[in-house]
Amino acid sequence: MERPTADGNGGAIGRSKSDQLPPAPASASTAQSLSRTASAETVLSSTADAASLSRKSSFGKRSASGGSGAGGNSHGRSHIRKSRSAQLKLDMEDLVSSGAALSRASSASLGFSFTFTGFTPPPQDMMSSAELAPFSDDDVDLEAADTTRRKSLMAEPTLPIYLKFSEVKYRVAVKGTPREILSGISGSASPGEVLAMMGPSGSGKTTLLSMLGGRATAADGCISYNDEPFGKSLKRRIGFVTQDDVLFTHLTVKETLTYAALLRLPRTMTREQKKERAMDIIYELGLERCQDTMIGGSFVRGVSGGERKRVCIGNEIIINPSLLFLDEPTSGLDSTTALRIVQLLHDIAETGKTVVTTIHQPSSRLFHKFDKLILLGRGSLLYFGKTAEAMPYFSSIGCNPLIAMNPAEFLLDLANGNTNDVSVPSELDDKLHMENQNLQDTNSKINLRPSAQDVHEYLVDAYEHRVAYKEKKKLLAPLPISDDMKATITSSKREWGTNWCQQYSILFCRGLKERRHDYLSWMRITQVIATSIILGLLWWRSDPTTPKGLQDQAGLLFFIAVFWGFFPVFTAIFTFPQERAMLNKERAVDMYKLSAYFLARTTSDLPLDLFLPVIFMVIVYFMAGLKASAMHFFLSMLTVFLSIIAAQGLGLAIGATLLDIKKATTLASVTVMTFMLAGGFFVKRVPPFISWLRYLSFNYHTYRLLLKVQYDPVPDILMTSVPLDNGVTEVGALVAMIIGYRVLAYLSLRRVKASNG
Ligand SMILES: Nc1ncnc2c1ncn2[C@@H]1O[C@H](COP(=O)(O)OP(=O)(O)OP(=O)(O)O)[C@@H](O)[C@H]1O
Repeated sequence: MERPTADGNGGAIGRSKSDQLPPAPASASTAQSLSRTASAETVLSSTADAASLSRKSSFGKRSASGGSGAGGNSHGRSHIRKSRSAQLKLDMEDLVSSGAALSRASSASLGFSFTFTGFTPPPQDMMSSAELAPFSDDDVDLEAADTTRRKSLMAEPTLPIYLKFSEVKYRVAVKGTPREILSGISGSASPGEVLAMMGPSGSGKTTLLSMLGGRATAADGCISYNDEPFGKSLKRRIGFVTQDDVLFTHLTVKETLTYAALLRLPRTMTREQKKERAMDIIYELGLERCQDTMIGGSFVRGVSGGERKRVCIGNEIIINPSLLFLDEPTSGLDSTTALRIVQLLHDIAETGKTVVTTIHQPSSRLFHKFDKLILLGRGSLLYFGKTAEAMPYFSSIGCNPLIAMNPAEFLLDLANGNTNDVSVPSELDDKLHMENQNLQDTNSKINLRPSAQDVHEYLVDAYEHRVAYKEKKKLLAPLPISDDMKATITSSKREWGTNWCQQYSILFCRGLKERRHDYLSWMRITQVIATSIILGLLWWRSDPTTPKGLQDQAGLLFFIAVFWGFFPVFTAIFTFPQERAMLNKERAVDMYKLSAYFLARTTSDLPLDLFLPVIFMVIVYFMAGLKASAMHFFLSMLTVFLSIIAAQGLGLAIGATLLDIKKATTLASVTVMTFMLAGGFFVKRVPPFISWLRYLSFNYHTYRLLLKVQYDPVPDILMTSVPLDNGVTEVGALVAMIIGYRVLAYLSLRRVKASNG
């Protein structure tokens, strides 16, 4: 069922373009077609109707019984999806030789249908029910109810991007010695395809994926997107799902995706449309049942691993990316969930996106779902080509499994140099015989299997001689695409989804939601209430009219200054080290400006940070019998607030500068202790060469202000050598710290490059 759009047009446009699926003449001008695609894509994505256009495919909403559950409508959509699948699967040879395939993919992604020959659609009718089942863990009833909500978002128009990489190398210096992590990797992926990268752990998959995704720079080689180098505008067309799930633990699934939509979707969409889009993604990925569940983490129970991975994917596909990169999206998932994730990638690719994923050890069912395969071993390319042709290729170079085994397992064994249960080619056999001959001469132990190094060298050599030259030739052929399309890629203009103020307000709300649990946790409230009651009892109705009572009260005021200096520093130092991965990930895709994030992050803490001191002060102030007047109470409260905000600034600056929790905690404890000792309570006559230290101490300024509020003039026995006038100097010093520490924190964050999401 089609949900009407705001103006009622979107659905009609969608139908006219997508449902009719008219065949196009094969002779249509490719260039024309491509430029039409590019311009149409720009126009469509920039209109409000774009969100509702082309929501036609039955992606993710296949019935377990092969389509009957969702009724005829579902069946019809399934049919369309299959035909679209057939259109979009691109053959690289076709593409390079004629350029027509890209044109077709781009047109198909806009909902036009062009005849595409030479491709057999995947045998979906023969899929198992597990494969066909949507993500929702139950039930047909639920699905039927949700059918109306489900949208084929991924079928929305997108700029088709053809990815080519040739002779990509990457080096790092390990203890001063250069080490080659990748040595000349070449390959390609076209719209409509899923390219899988396989290889043993440490073979360089993540490194290669990061370079292809524009998150690391290759030492050598060429990576192109529609034959153009990476441009800043591409950031908004690329989705990158990292290996580790970088999500806020206390946000719900719905909140996570809604904030992503609000920040990442273009300005041309209204707030309501963006929210609706987040809901569509939730339904599309079958997350509706857990939409109000917290993401969770190590200490908080939340959604399951598979659901969390789908949220990560949702976070990226929400922008309708042209290129989607995923680093081990199935790791740690059971085989059925893994299969569903891969099926999801397949569905995404079918709508004209280019999908590149690394994969660790796929089951054989999973393995056959990838269109293309890259096999890496020790940073070298062992195979690049169609997945279906991988086994015949290895057979052609003399490597065959000797027992029935999963092809992925077989290939990984080979890439590891393990030839147990694998027939060894004659070249390796001969080499082994020769080595054994030499060993016999020296009476050493005889090798029965070739060494891992020999196997690796043989496979690299075989690929270089038999396949690589052909593939490289194809990669060199230019793509017949329009200048418009190239210009979109090369544009260095950064595009922000929202303006600065909107970014600030969205991030502020997100910050409040994420941390409300921390601040309003009963543990913290109990901690503060218990401390304040103990203080109130110890200083119960203290009497400042006697010298001893005065000294005691001064001790209480100093403790208040220290307590509300320590607490905020040690809370704030965790802020940036903990959010570093998230900040890197979000800045890598230009989600917001650093200044908006910084200001939102620091101000969203304030309301919650100031809530607990109020409880504390109310209890302590009146139990301890401090000056009972509203003005004195509020001035004391204000002093404590200033101290908290200054101390927070110090914590933020230390955390942002070191970005390492251990180092930051060590430095903070030394600093806070120094400030406390220089605070003017323990030592009154400080040697002149170190006396300047007190001016840096917020405890010192807070303590003096609290004294000033309680006793004006301050009795001599409580005073240090520095006279206390009207308190403006102390307030000025605290305000300077509030601003200065924050500027330092901001500048420290700026120098951290946004990378490696
Ligand atoms: N900056 C770096 N400094 C030193 N070594 C590095 C660096 N980056 C990558 N490496 C090394 O390069 C190799 C490839 O790393 P990469 O993470 O790409 O492997 P992978 O195939 O993705 O492994 P896995 O499957 O375990 O995630 C590893 O041996 C890794 O230690």
